[in-house]
Amino acid sequence: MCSLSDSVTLHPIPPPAFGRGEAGLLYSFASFSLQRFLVEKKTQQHYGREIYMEHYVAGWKGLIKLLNSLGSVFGFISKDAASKTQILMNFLDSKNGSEYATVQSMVKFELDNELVDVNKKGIYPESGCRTLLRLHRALRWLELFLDRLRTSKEDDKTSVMCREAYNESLAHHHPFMIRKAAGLAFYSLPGRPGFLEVMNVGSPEQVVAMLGEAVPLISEVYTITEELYQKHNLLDLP
Ligand SMILES: CCCCCCCCCCCCC/C=C/[C@@H](O)[C@H](COP(=O)(O)O)NC(=O)CCCCCCCCCCCCCCC
Repeated sequence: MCSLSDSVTLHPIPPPAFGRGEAGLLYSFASFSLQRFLVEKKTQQHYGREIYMEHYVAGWKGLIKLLNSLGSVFGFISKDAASKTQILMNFLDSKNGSEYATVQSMVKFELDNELVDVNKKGIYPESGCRTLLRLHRALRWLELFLDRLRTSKEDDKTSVMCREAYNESLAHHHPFMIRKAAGLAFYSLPGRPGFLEVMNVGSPEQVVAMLGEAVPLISEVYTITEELYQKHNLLDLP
């Protein structure tokens, strides 16, 4: 898998194996963006993996689109995710854009230049590190939810899968009111057959096959970010 040259190489991107739909989550996130998430870079000693910001953001955009197609009851969630995605896009488009090419380069740049409020909110309430941390926590929810969906049976409830995944992940970081609002929104999720249809990937079997590829990729992106943030003590940024 690793390139023998010293240059940064992307994983080859296979043609999409699954149907793609308006909602496009899985096309965008798995077949497209996630495949490109992982950039391999050969160093003298070891192979390190970097997460390419442009594709991280593209993945979130696909998810937000899908979330919007589930109805206005999810509007408060998609608005928050969209505004955080926009903050990262603005950094990418700024004069320091090249420093934000990967999650790793962003962390180094912002820490070296003291652009992160580390202990309490101060002059950088919307740093890249802090903003990405919120999406990173949501990625764990996604991983847990999609894995449940992948292994679910026909009459399992998506609202239950969603709630369990949320309680195991994001809920730990949300105050009571947000947890309450999120919990209410989950009731509006379509049942499993309807949900698989909204995903617009193909037959239920095709969705399951696609999830079998997507979940490990999401998990890998999550783990790489988690270890990076842990190493720099960034997991509790205010
Ligand atoms: C499929 C149903 C989707 C349910 C989504 C489950 C996650 C529930 C998250 C509830 C977030 C509520 C909105 C507000 C959050 C903020 O307070 C909070 C803290 O931000 P702050 O520190 O700047 O104040 N923000 C966050 O934690 C970031 C939340 C980002 C949530 C993104 C969720 C995107 C979900 C996309 C689902 C697409 C369906 C995929 C299935 C194939």
